Amino acid sequence: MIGLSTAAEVRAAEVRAAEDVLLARTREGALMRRAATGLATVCLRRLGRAHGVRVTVLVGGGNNGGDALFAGAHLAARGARVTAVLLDPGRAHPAGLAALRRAGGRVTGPEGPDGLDRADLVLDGIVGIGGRGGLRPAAAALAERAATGPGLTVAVDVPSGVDADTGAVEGAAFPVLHTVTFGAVKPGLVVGDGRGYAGTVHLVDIGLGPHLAPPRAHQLTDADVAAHLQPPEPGDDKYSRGVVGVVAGSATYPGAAVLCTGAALRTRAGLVRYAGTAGDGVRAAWPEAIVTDGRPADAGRVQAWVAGPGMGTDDDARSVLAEVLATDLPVVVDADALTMAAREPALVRGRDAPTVLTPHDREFERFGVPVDADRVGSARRLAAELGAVVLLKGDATVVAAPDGTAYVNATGTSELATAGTGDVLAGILGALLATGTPAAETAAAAAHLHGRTGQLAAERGPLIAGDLVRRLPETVGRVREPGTGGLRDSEA
Ligand SMILES: NC(=O)C1=CN([C@@H]2O[C@H](COP(=O)(O)OP(=O)(O)OC[C@H]3O[C@@H](n4cnc5c(N)ncnc54)[C@H](OP(=O)(O)O)[C@@H]3O)[C@@H](O)[C@H]2O)[C@@H](O)CC1
Ligand SMILES: [K+]
Repeated sequence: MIGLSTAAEVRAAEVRAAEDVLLARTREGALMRRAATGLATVCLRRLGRAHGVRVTVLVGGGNNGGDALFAGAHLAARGARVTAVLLDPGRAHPAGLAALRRAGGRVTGPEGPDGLDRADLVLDGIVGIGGRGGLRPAAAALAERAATGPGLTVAVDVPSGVDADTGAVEGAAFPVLHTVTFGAVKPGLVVGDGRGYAGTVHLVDIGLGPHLAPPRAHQLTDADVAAHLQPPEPGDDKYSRGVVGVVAGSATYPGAAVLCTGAALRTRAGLVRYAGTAGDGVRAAWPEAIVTDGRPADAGRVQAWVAGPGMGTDDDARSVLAEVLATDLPVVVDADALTMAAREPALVRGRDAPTVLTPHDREFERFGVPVDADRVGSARRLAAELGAVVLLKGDATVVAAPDGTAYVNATGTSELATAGTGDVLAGILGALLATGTPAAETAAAAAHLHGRTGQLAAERGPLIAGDLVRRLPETVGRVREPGTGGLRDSEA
């Protein structure tokens, strides 16, 4: 599991680590030197060589600029032709500046010859976790030229102009191909608009680990999700594997029920029971499912329910949803069930068993809580308000629990923005919840698996929701063996 730490958490750890470093009688500034060495190493790996490479380093007036100057010095010492552009010449990090000059780097002001039009590499050391708001005009102009220029763009710690805690971008920011971040991955690199600005995220260990407070937000890896997808063991029966019940679809529109039931079946080969008016369609598509045309209570014993996809919002649908929510079982509330729950939040609020709501932005806002640029914060607010787990769909899907624990998904792909993929996610989630694992992490695992399946299906071209169902078993197999399957965790 990758911890996502806020700027304040990182700063507190930096203070404690610096005290440690001093006690150990190592040099002052050791953290910055570790950061700069890690940064230069990532750049060298990307470039493949240093000698003769043209590097422009954009340097702000804080420690982020200091990191960039020390990294520039490393590269210059290996033969790179480095130009440092000081945005705030009077406040550039003195030791970093001296190191760069000693290594043979050139230094100029914001108006000077910056070499951006011919650079092989541009380091963005304008501003890091100390930044506020969008970039100021001089910085914004340089960032725009760098982003459209020929050089490989690498952000130091955080892409300048991106809020490290939330991913919000309020004005101009610097979109880069790579971000080399120090000590801990910041949430703003993996969620909201910031995710699109950060490119590939590389984490450099500067020794903050033992000093960091336990993070409140996380990102799952394939290995974490594999724990939710264990193969059956001798002695397992259908109930120990988890039985899921589905209420979805309608006689006229059975598609959502077929996709949701299929996804549940394909995620875990336990048992899926379906109750509702799309029974004929479900029987025809999935003879393995146990189908009743009656009410949820007629379906037989289950360990979790999925309610909503394509079920409608009329009085019958409302009474079916109320019946499911009145059980003491985990329930996934999706699609039409979200519309009904937003009208009547008491249906969800009073529950003791876990409830997972799976809204996209418009469905979310029907609950009267806006989705703002801080998507994790927004999901936390609705989760606390309803006492339910909220899975807010997006490029990076966010899961929040009522106690504030949150997860940001790393496997999202824009190929998933097509009809029916939400029905598939609901089925995956129901199948995993039926095993009784904690709801928030389970919801994050479902989002991860859904995204991985999308990535796999998209390798063959544009995908439709049915492709996800077909590729699920193969994805489960690959996630169980992350070292051999050819699907990599993000570099973070
Ligand atoms: N602490 C440690 O031990 C370690 C810290 N490390 C590194 O330090 C970084 C944090 O450094 P930091 O605290 O000095 O702040 P930083 O991100 O450089 O920003 C301040 C500067 O930005 C400016 N500025 C602000 N907003 C702006 C805007 N919108 N547009 C333009 N400019 C703006 C602001 O100007 P001012 O507001 O003061 O006029 C000031 O000049 C961290 O991200 C990591 O890289 C690592 O070396 C590991 C060890
Ligand atoms: K930066």
